[in-house]
Amino acid sequence: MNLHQHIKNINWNGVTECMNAKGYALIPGLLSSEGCDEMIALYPDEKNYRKTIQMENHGYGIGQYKYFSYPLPGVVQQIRKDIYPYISVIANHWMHVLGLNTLPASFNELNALCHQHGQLRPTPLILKYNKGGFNALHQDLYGQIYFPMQLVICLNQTGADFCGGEFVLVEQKPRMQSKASVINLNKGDALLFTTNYRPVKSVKGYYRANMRHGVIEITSGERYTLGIIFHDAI
Ligand SMILES: O=C(O)CCC(=O)C(=O)O
Ligand SMILES: [Fe+2]
Repeated sequence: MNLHQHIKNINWNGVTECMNAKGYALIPGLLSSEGCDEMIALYPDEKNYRKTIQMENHGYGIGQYKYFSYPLPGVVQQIRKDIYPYISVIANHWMHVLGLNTLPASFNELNALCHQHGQLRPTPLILKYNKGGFNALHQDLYGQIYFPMQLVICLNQTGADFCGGEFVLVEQKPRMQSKASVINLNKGDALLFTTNYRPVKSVKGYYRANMRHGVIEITSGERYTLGIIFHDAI
């Protein structure tokens, strides 16, 4: 089955329910094992990237990541475009209950909006962590325009290619202590998660729960992930 059909067949009602209940949703097997290997094989070739970040130089953690340049690899572009219409429905429900502006219904319109606001540089990236690597809790915001959810796809296999390296989400509700969720992704699995905040219902209406994400220390091996952020960067 091609990726387009595969994305169409995802249980989007289930994803929507998880996003609304918890602010994250697992999409198992979004990429095939070969698809993951092809993505990892792109990593060393500098011509694919606009910028390399050594995380320890910025206090972001320990590891390295590279932002793709335009044109993005076909698979990355296709995931951005094909998944967007499904998740923009979830995002617009969030925007509506929080009293915020509606987001475009198609990825091309979101991209045009980013470009109008000077957010021209692509944000999809590949991250690589060795033993001892980790990613400190953060949010991926790159300008005034943001889409409130993003994807991470694990490109190699926990327990075989690396140990440790669990994905972590920390949710902060106003005036409450934080809740952490630890998610173990298998090779090819995608996690859709909240970029900055999500609506949570209370007796007084909806309020914003702030979310940050990161990665626990890798205890052995190498861990590769593909991050797909929908808004572009200043
Ligand atoms: O490596 C990971 O699992 C997290 C990557 C990340 O921070 C991202 O994709 O935004
Ligand atoms: Fe991130």
